[in-house]
Amino acid sequence: MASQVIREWVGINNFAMATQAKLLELMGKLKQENVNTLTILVMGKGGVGKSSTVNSIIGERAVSVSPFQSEVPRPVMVSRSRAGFTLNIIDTPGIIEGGYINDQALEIIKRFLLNKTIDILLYVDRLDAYRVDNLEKQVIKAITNSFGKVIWRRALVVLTHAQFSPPDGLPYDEFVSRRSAALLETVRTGGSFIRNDAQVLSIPVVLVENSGRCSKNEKDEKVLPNGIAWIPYLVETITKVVLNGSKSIFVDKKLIEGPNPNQRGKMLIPFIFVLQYLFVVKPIKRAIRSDILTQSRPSWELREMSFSSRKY
Ligand SMILES: Nc1nc2c(ncn2[C@@H]2O[C@H](COP(=O)(O)OP(=O)(O)OP(=O)(O)O)[C@@H](O)[C@H]2O)c(=O)[nH]1
Repeated sequence: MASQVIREWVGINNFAMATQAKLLELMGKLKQENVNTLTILVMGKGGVGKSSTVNSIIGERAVSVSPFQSEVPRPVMVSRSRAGFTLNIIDTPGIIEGGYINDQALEIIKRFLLNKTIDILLYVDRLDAYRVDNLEKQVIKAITNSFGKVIWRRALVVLTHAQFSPPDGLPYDEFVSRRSAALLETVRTGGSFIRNDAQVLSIPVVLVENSGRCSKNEKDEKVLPNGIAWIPYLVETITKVVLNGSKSIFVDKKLIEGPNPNQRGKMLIPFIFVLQYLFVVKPIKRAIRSDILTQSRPSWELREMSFSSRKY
């Protein structure tokens, strides 16, 4: 992270005054808890609005946005600093290609993250989708396999395109809760969590509208159809997750390469030998000995034994 260029966070000045004040207050809260740097990892399928969300949080066009899937599958880290607080946001390319996980893209992301600490994962998807597809399941599984289940303790589900009118007159809040529940269910299954795991149910779902046509309130803040000023709300939710007592994820070699199969269970080998001797070998020996002592011999064998003893 040392080679990363950290620029002054001037984009914050582009927000409405009320949003700026709230963001500065949240940064102050984090600093009070000795959190002076925050590194946010942004992941999700291609074209769901990851880069746009990064730009919305930073308040400037820091990463490029395109309606087409980005050609170069490389992550980018944007760093901004303000009032002694540093915000790093890592934008990643979509990791699906041709209907499957692009292992090479995933590998590049993992290498990029090596020796970095992830404080927050923003798992991005679109609100205006009607069902969870197989691609979402694959991405969630790939994230869990790469960084471990613990990553979801530091995660937020972010749903873009939130200025949207649900079909068939369905109330907005109901559509949002159905979509959120479906996605959290996918996190539960994709992350192999047990049923109704409280950890999954407590993953916050935050709505985002990146479009320049997003409605505004009287304070000039960007608001969602439910009236929530989403930028301060998103940052407030991030702050709560950071301060929820769970640990950030340090990406070391072991984490991204997985456990060494040659080392797995090596320590248990002597114990297995001892247990095998005590509970298998010894009882079998004992059984054979007692069998020999208690067995009734046939009369011809007894005759033969007495004959041979007389002989000598
Ligand atoms: N209306 C609307 N459009 C959005 C929103 N977020 C992103 N878009 C548009 O969706 C398209 C894709 O956005 P990106 O931010 O490039 O998506 P991405 O997930 O970073 O895409 P990749 O980097 O290719 O994986 C662009 O045309 C954006 O303008 C949103 O919240 N509302």
